[in-house]
Amino acid sequence: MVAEIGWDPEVWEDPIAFEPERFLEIGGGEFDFTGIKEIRMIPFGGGRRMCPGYTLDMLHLEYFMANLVWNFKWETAWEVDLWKKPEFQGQS
Ligand code: HEM
Repeated sequence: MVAEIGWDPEVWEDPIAFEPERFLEIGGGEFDFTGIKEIRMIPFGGGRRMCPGYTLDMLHLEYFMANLVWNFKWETAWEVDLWKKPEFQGQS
C-alpha cells in the first residue's frame, strides 16, 4: 500500500523511472517522506503508526550508499564536476 502511494502517476511523472534527481526539485531539495507537509511518497508510513525505525533506516542507507561509493568506480552519465557540489563533500 505505501509503495503504491509512491507510484501514483497523478503525483509523479513516469513514477517507475529511476530519476532520483526529481527529489532535488521538490521543496528545494528537502523532500518530506514523513507525510507531515504532504503525502507524495511515504516509505515508512505516516502519522502515529509511522515506522519508529526510520531514523535507524536512514543511517543504515547512508552507510550502504557510502559503501557503494567507496567500493565501486563511479562515473557521471553527463558532464558534471562533483567536487563543485557541496552535497558530495558532506556540506549540504
Ligand atoms: C528500510 C527499512 C524499513 C522500512 C521501509 C520500514 C517501513 C515501515 C512501514 C511502512 C511501517 C508501517 C507504518 C504505518 O502503519 O503507517 C513500519 C512499521 C514499523 N516498523 Fe518499520 N521499516 C523499516 C525498518 C524498520 C526497522 C529497522 C525497525 C526497528 C528497528 C522497524 C520497526 C517498525 C515497527 C516496530 C513498526 C510498527 C509501528 C506501529 O505499528 O506502531 N522498521 N515500518
